[in-house]
Amino acid sequence: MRSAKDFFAPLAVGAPAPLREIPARPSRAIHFFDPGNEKMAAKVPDMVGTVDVLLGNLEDAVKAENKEISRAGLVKIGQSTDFGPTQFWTRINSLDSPWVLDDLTTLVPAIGDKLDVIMVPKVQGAEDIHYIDRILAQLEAKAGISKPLQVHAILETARGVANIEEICAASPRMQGLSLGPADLAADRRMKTTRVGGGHPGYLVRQDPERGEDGVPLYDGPRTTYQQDLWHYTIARMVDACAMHGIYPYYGPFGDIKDTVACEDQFRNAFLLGCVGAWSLHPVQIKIANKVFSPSVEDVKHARRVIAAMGDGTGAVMLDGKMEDDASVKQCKVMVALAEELAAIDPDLKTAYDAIVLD
Ligand SMILES: CC(=O)SCCNC(=O)CCNC(=O)[C@H](O)C(C)(C)COP(=O)(O)OP(=O)(O)OC[C@H]1O[C@@H](n2cnc3c(N)ncnc32)[C@H](O)[C@@H]1OP(=O)(O)O
Ligand SMILES: CC(=O)C(=O)O
Ligand SMILES: [Mg+2]
Repeated sequence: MRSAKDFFAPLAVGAPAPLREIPARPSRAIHFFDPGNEKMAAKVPDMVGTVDVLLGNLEDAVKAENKEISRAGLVKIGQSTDFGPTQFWTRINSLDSPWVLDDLTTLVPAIGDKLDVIMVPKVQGAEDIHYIDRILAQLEAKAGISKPLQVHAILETARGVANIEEICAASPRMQGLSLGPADLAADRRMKTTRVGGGHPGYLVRQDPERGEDGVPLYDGPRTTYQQDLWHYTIARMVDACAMHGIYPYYGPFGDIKDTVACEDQFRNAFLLGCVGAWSLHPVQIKIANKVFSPSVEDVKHARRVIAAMGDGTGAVMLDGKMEDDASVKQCKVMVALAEELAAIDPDLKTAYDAIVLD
């Protein structure tokens, strides 16, 4: 077991000092691209500033025969792109794959000073994070990197979900967690073949009409309500991340053409406490930017409650509702996010600045 104080010391001589806090940088959309796909790669420089995170993906969705091309493409993009306000992340191959060691030993010396976060797939427990923590420290020391790379874990096995708190606590590099609904569904033997999203078979049904004897009458129509297959896992992620000062993200939504359901799924995640979601296609960036930014109405309401509450204690009535010390804290969460996003998004700044309190 490590002492809490060990977390303040680098894991290799010459490696940068570990972070004490994970910076809250906007990351409404983590946009995935294959750096070995020439058409996608060519679009990356123009996407800088339009999306909070650009992620060069080396794992699943990159064919085995293209792994080296994608890795080399990522190095080229990293070296030649000025990322400005946009974060630059990568998803490396899984720790049991034949590619991951070359991913790490190539990327850290070549573009370790440009990368913000390394996303690690299929994390099973703290031992996986300890492995990455140590090897990153060694590679950072060797390459003379001055800023520690952060680590993001994808939850995509039952064991990973069961070990969620230990994973979050395993290293000061831990930046956040994403849901990996496709691999997680397979690992749990869930019977959905979708990449994220709901399922029409996972539902609750309105009660039946009943006869005078109390026996259900089965001939009337009964409304059904589709439920969220991922609610439990997302809720666990939110609690584990909040406990450890790191950030939860919804993962991918594979039905690219169903932009309405994508927006709904992202909004559920936003309401539950996630800070962002993955974008697999340019069309999903706009959805995530919209959903993970507080609406003007919400910001206005939050500012009104904060103004009405004065020093933040006691209870007041506003629009027929009780507000008190706890609800003002909720409102401060909303306003803090709005301010953080306004600092990097001029359209949001204009919209929030135009709010007039009644
Ligand atoms: C379960 C998981 O692990 S999820 C994470 C792994 N999966 C991924 O990373 C998938 C990333 N996305 C993709 O590969 C693609 O978007 C696909 C395969 C889903 C769809 O690709 P296409 O059929 O080419 O989509 P479409 O025809 O709508 O593309 C329109 C344009 O956007 C480009 N484009 C598509 N996706 C992306 C992207 N992620 N980034 C940048 N550009 C993209 C296309 O190259 C195309 O460019 P063009 O107009 O110059 O021809
Ligand atoms: C996101 C991912 O990798 C998965 O759903 O499997
Ligand atoms: Mg996966």
